[in-house]
Amino acid sequence: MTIYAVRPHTPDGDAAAARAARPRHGGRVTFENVGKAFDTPGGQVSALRGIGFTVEPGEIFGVIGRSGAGKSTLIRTVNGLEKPTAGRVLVENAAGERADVGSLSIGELARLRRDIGMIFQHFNLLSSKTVERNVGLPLRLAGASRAEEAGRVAELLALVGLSDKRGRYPRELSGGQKQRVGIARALARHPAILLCDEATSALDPETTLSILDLLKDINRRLGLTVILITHEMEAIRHICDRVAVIEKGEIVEIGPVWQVFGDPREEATRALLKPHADELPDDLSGRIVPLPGERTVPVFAVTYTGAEAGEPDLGGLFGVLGEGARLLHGSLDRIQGHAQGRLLIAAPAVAPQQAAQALARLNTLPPRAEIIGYVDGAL
Ligand SMILES: Nc1ncnc2c1ncn2[C@@H]1O[C@H](COP(=O)(O)OP(=O)(O)OP(=O)(O)O)[C@@H](O)[C@H]1O
Repeated sequence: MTIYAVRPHTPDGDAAAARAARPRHGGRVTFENVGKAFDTPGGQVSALRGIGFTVEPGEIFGVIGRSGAGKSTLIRTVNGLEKPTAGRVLVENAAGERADVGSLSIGELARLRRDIGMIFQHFNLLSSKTVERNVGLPLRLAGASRAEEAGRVAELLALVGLSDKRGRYPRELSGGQKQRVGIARALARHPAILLCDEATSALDPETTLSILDLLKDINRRLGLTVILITHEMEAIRHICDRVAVIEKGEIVEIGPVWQVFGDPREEATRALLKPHADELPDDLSGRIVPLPGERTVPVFAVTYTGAEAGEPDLGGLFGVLGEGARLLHGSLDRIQGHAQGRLLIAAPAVAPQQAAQALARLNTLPPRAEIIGYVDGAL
């Protein structure tokens, strides 16, 4: 295995190396059977177990899980803030140099961290420094000249849309603006990987979207790999290519976002999705009864997981359900170009004794169908 190449450690050499190191593509991170146990006064706490997956160069990869699932511990193994107690984490930079993070010396770890930027939930800005001094800090620590620092800081502030705030202090900025400063600072040394630790959790929904859009834009423009940990489904849905669901220290589900969200296989994933699942409005759930009665009509729930080829075929659907079919409720969304959602349709033309047959026919169409109950046909 190649250990990180040692770059020249002269101020000018560093600055030149930083310029030259603009990644043509992002870094790769491979978790190989990673485990992490903490020794605590109350005994050992197993935070990670058997973690194995690879984040590919240029991907936006999300890790989602509830509080205490192991997200922070996992992301912190990438830049060596936590050391695995089992397995290894391999980081490959844009030049193809590979490092086993857990085995690096302090000097090698410092060099690895130039290739890995990180942003935090609470921004971690220096309150006594202006925006431009905060952003320039990593460059100053690397020995860049004042002129080099000023040039790069101007570039970065333009990138995150804060050129007019360069002389302000963190206390004069909104949460979203503070996170933009955090992003600019994280990008100062042209990292190949950007780690985002609950980066939008302290922000309101609108600001969250603008920060996520900025991360996506940066990923596209600079080609760097983004690893994002969060408990917010929306953050994953909005920008990630793939997602891993972590539960009690283990990855329980992993795949393209549209697939994991459109057809969750694991209870942990479903639980995280629940607040966003199609719950019935109260008036409708009050009208749906579990068994057929004299004047009831069946209610079909048709679920599009995104695995169906093409757009939902409503003609085929209503062809099976017959005349007078009524759309009671539903939503369809698109994730990564895949239509997903659920439609609830009352079908008065389907007699009770034909319901099973209609269901079987619906299930020959791509979406998944079930009868969820019955409503009064007179309504
Ligand atoms: N330094 C530590 N010492 C002891 N236990 C720890 C330490 N860091 C984390 N843990 C434990 O490891 C488990 C995973 O914690 P971690 O912070 O990685 O979870 P998380 O998914 O990031 O949670 P949250 O979303 O609440 O931040 C938890 O049980 C936690 O208490």
